[in-house]
Amino acid sequence: MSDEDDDDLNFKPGTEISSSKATYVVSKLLGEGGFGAVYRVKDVKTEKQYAMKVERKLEKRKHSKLKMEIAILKLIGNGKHFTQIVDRGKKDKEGYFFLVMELVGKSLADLKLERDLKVFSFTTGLGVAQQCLEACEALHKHGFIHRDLKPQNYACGLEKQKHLIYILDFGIARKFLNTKNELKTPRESVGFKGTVRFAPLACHKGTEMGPKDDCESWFYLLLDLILTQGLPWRKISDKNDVLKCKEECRKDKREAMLSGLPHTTELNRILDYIDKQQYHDRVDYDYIYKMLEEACISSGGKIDAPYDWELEGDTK
Ligand SMILES: Nc1ncnc2c1ncn2[C@@H]1O[C@H](COP(=O)(O)OP(=O)(O)OP(=O)(O)O)[C@@H](O)[C@H]1O
Repeated sequence: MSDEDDDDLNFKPGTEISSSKATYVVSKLLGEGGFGAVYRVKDVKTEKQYAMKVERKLEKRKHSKLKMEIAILKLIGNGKHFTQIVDRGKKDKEGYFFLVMELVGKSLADLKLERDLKVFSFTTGLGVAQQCLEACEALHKHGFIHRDLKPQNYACGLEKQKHLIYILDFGIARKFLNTKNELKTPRESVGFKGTVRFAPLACHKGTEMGPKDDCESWFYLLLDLILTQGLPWRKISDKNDVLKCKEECRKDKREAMLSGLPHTTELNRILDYIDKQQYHDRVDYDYIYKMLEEACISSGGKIDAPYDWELEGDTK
């Protein structure tokens, strides 16, 4: 939370928050981010459980992450990989905004940690990654790029939705299309945004990011889900050194990066394809889905097979 520490709203279990629609009682803190926190809450009347995201209202803050989140969820409506908005509001006296949304299950980062080798099986990794890219494609279709794709920002659904992957956290998403649905003119220089480990090369270099850059982060996410040795730059903290390592992984370190995987032909093709894309290009998502399916088949699996956590029967 760094300099935002003093923004901590710190709702204790039992705290009641009322809107014009309903009263919610906090059951548990689900996670804390740079701008606020997410709680599991219960509608006092219906007893239904939801997730509530809260953000401190600050004059000094130029961009509200929660406002961006609400704008995107409203725009996408009932998209398959997106949580539904249940309620939202502003508490002027207490000085915070809140968003009540559909409750989902564990994040991919948490699900991965529960595995013996801390990674998913090859088939689950590819299947999950396909859904992660579908979510990203839907966002791109609506003119936004996410800019912070990582396993923490995706989660599986609860109960009957265990096989469905949801995309979370649009706090630093950016519109890349203008009001006429044309690509915005790229800015000359852009500040670093997002998470170093999953950042695309363009982000390291301070150049404008487009849909293909989300795809590059998505590719790192895919590798992070399946590589037992992890991403080659996982232990490097200096941004420039991470950039150097990511570039070396296009050349000499490429084979070592993918070592241990049962099948790499299609994954190499996907990376080659993403690396060839320019800011202005339209991504051929279907090509990537096809490659993922072929990689699964080549390794003797099926992309829509039950996921590791479905077989183990735990998502709560
Ligand atoms: N709808 C939801 N249902 C269940 N858990 C959720 C939901 N939304 C978010 N979470 C959980 O809450 C935690 C924080 O969520 P999120 O990343 O959206 O918040 P954030 O404050 O924007 O975080 P950061 O600033 O670190 O990106 C995550 O662990 C996530 O799994």
